[in-house]
Amino acid sequence: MAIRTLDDLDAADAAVGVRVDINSPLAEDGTLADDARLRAHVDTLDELLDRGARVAILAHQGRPGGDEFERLEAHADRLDELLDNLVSYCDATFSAEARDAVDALDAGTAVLLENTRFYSEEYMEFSPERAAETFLVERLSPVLDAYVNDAFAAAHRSQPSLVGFPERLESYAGRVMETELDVLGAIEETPTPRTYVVGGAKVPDSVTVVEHALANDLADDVLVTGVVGNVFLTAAGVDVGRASTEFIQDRGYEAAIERADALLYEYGNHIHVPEDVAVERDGERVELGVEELPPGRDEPLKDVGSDTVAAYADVLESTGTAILNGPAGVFEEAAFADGTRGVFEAATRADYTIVGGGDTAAAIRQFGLSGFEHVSTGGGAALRLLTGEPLPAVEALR
Ligand SMILES: Nc1ncnc2c1ncn2[C@@H]1O[C@H](COP(=O)(O)OP(=O)(O)O)[C@@H](O)[C@H]1O
Ligand SMILES: O=C(OP(=O)(O)O)[C@H](O)COP(=O)(O)O
Repeated sequence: MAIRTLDDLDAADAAVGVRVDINSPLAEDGTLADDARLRAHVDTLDELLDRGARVAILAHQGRPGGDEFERLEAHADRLDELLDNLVSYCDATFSAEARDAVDALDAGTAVLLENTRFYSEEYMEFSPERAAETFLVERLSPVLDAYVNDAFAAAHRSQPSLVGFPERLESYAGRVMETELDVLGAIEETPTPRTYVVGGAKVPDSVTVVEHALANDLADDVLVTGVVGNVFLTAAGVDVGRASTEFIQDRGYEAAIERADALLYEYGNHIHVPEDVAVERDGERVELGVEELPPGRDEPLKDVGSDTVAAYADVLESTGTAILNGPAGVFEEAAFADGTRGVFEAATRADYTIVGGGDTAAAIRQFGLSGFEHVSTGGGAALRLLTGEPLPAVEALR
């Protein structure tokens, strides 16, 4: 069934629950270190408010027990600054205080309710039917007329605030959700040839993306970088050295080496592996050709080398669509940022470039790169969509 959008919603004076994903990196003092995810939702929220809705915003921040598990007051303040309309903060999620705050909203104003994950059921995964019976959904639904899900970046979770409300309320996709699904869900309609640039550290997911892209003729070329690149090098018989091998083993990625091996066997001429790498030697960047590997015992491979960047840039130069996921190296350290900067910069030269992944987007902002047609708000959710798997929160909207 087609998903309804804000175009189908009669917003005037309706109490609308809007699930957003404003989960953000925080500074030491608990303030927002980056507001990109908040800015992404401005269009959805302002549109609803301009149309006279009374908006209850639902969101999570961090994970229970984690460093970034925080209240949403700073998020409310920032949203209030970013939006043309008024946003207040409520120190409750679904209690009488929260319900009263929603009831008291004037048309064209919003309240951000407290972190949904302060409440234990929200950090569990449920079927939509079961999620509809959780306290959050049961208590909040009666004060709402409609539900909008704009939280694409959390759409791979089947938590109550993401899948439960559509069982009880008329439900719609927000503008972020709509755009993300339009772009990432329609890769096969983008210009060819298509090049997937797959790096970063979520190796099993990334190998699934490569499998899906090649098996379904979505990718003409695959360029591997980052830890994913190290796994493909290992599969190709290159000894990446003790430090990088242990890194792969410690994370339980050995099975991914076998899958990479099978992919190289079946689609070898479509998969490009690094020609050279940068290792850390005595705290410095040293570039080595793969024929010079293994490096010393304690020298991890932390980036791709300059020859690899040049070779990958050649492929990207004549590409119709580039799909980027995952940095090419440990870009957080200045000495190992060159590969990521070089490969990402080259990707902007493709006719059409799509980017997914939280760290990938952070790297783009860090380098001040522009020229990407679509930068996804999602990490895990974008990966899931790129592997062709359904997203529970999207299925719930159907
Ligand atoms: N060669 C490498 N060795 C260790 N870590 C790496 C390497 N290359 C990239 N990384 C790390 O991968 C992380 C990002 O990967 P990932 O989470 O998969 O990206 P995204 O959030 O964009 O999906 C970064 O923290 C980066 O330091
Ligand atoms: O940041 C998020 O996803 P991401 O790390 O895949 O970008 C979402 O807010 C989901 O958070 P979660 O991975 O704690 O469920």
